[in-house]
Amino acid sequence: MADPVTTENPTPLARRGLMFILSSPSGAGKTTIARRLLQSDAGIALSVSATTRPIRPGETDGKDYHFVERGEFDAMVEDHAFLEWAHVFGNSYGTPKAQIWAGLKAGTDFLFDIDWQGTQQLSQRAREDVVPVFILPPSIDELRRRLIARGTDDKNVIEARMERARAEISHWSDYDYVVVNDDVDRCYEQVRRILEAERLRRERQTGLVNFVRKMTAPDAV
Ligand SMILES: Nc1ncnc2c1ncn2[C@@H]1O[C@H](COP(=O)(O)OP(=O)(O)OP(=O)(O)O)[C@@H](O)[C@H]1O
Ligand SMILES: Nc1nc2c(ncn2[C@@H]2O[C@H](COP(=O)(O)O)[C@@H](O)[C@H]2O)c(=O)[nH]1
Repeated sequence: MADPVTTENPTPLARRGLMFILSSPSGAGKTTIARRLLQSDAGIALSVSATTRPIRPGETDGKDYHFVERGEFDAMVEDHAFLEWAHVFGNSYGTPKAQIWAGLKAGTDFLFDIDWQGTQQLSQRAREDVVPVFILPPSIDELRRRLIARGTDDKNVIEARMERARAEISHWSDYDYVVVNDDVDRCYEQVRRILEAERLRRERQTGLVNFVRKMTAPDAV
């Protein structure tokens, strides 16, 4: 099990990793927040999903997503290669199983940018490892403005994402944490603090038993 030594954690204890999930209606900002977390925190790795959707400008295959053909995706479903998968906006998305279980055991935290369907599936499989966070936009008008300003989707796709937004938002109460992304710096800071606190949960700190046992042993003083 990993013993991550950081300046914030000078007494490292073995810990089980967690599955940190960010969900939101499309355009609320979860990818923006996820990228910041990944840049600033070496202890968390992105769970790279497979998808049948076409690659967007600025995205890298294997880094943002594994972009696969329909046939390959369906074969992975048949082979039970996904921890969860779902249809979103006419495309399929799934979390490959490979490495996640071993990574968690070794103390790696994983960041998931997935929708409410995937969150439900992961929660059913491993509730104790899952930290579900929902990001809300400050308003529906601002959500539309962000999707337009992002400039990655045509008008029809934006309308489809807006139509789906209300359904996605209706799942906010399935999540342990809900953050409004009005100001991106504040939202990022709130999400970072959630991660920090969840890492300290007693049941995740598998090294505590030995740590306390050693500290309180009769011959320890
Ligand atoms: N607090 C904010 N204020 C203004 N613009 C923001 C804020 N947060 C994110 N954005 C911008 O809004 C757009 C949508 O953000 P982002 O792509 O992160 O959303 P998303 O929730 O990941 O969407 P999708 O589910 O479609 O991937 C981006 O252009 C991003 O720069
Ligand atoms: N259930 C899953 N949902 C996923 C996964 N990867 C991404 N997503 C969600 O799809 C939409 C659209 O994403 P986009 O990148 O095409 O804009 C968004 O809500 C993502 O969170 C996954 O593996 N499983």
